Amino acid sequence: MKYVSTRGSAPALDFAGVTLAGLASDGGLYVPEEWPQFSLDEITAMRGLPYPELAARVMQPFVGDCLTPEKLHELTAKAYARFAHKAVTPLVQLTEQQWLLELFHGPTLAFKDVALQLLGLLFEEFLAREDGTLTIVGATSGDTGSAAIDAVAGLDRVEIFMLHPKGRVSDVQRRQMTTVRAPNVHNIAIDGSFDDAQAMVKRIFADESVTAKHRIGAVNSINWARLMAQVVYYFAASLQLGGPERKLAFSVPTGNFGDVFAGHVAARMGLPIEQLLVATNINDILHRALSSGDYSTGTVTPTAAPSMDIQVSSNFERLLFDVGGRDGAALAEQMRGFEASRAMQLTNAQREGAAALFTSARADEAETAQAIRWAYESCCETIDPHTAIGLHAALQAELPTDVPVVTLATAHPAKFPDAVERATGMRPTLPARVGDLFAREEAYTELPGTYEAVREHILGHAS
Ligand SMILES: Cc1ncc(COP(=O)(O)O)c(C=O)c1O
Ligand SMILES: N[C@@H](CCOP(=O)(O)O)C(=O)O
Repeated sequence: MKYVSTRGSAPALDFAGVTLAGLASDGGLYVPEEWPQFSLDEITAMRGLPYPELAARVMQPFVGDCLTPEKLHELTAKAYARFAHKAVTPLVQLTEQQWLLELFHGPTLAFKDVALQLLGLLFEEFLAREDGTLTIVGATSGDTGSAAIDAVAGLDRVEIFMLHPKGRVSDVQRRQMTTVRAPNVHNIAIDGSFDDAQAMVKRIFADESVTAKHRIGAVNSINWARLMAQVVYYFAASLQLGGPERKLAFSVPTGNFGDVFAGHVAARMGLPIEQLLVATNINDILHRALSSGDYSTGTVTPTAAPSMDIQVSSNFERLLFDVGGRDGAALAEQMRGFEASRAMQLTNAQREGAAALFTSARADEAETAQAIRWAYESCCETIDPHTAIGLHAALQAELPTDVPVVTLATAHPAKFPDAVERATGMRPTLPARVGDLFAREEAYTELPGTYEAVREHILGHAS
């Protein structure tokens, strides 16, 4: 399996290469040269497999000969052994048609663990082969940071610098990052938004004053391996609800477009999917892009779902490439225009290609709270604000009544106790597996929101 850049001019790489590279050298994102296909019989044969085995089966075509099937299975078994639920990503039924896919049973209570527990192991495996090291620079609106730090803390060959927007993540999210004491973990709080942090990360990859000294790697969903691991739970949900004979719809709370792009990949691989609902909060660039073709950024407004307070949505580029004709040179030009003006119009091909599978909805703060309340009062389920945005979209969707609608429950409600308490009057408690989070001491560096400050800090502290 070879991977090509969405901007057309970076070298094609194999799976180990893209895992360690993170971002392509031309600023694009890596995607498989072509989508591997499963027949309906092959998908049916996956029914009943334990999650780690299903994961190895679904991911093997992407991995190619970089890992043997036995080795890949060994890694998935290790990655998912730390999940608190045997099913890893269990389904919960809300109504006859509505379901939740709980993705928060990993060590840091959000869906990011599903991919990052595996990514940490992949880094170890591939770096050991070449006796190399990796300096990871990441940006987080709360969940990627904690999951990535958990996955790589203490590893010998990896060092991580994680940028979060100061004051814009929940206390639980911040503490899950800043209370981890390991010599290879560096937390940085910057003045600014997640988008500012993400832009700095992408700039680091292109900065020779950094890359000449350190091999930079990514844990954000710009890294292909993140998305690959997220494809698996679309298969897991479908197989439990009558797939592949029966089509499902998925409602996905969306920020950086990684999770929902993984659903698109599952569909490209042959999983029958009726619709992917892109659910946004009031930072609704994706809703505007999908409903009117207008991909233009506004300022990021803080909401009760801080992990989705994102305007520049990295993985949307992968969709535009895939549905817009896979023309790297044309997309590079389109993206250059967007980076200069912070606005672009989707082409007709991009709009029509996206409309074949995607639809979108937006929830404001009152609608988010209302969905939390509805789940609590009508279904006895406590959900977090991100999941609530997905559920709001799922409940609005116009779909045939025999199509199950699965909302991805992306975070544990106790990560956002204030929002849940405001909506329900009940304060969710943290599961025992996070331990004495509020008793541990925090450590992080505060920096102004300038690229130069961040670069100097990394150069001064990277070993
Ligand atoms: C809890 C939660 N839900 C949803 C999202 C959105 O996912 P994506 O960025 O893959 O669209 C994020 C972060 O990205 C998140 O942390
Ligand atoms: N919501 C994310 C933002 C980063 O997105 P990623 O999926 O690209 O890592 C977070 O919680 O950090």
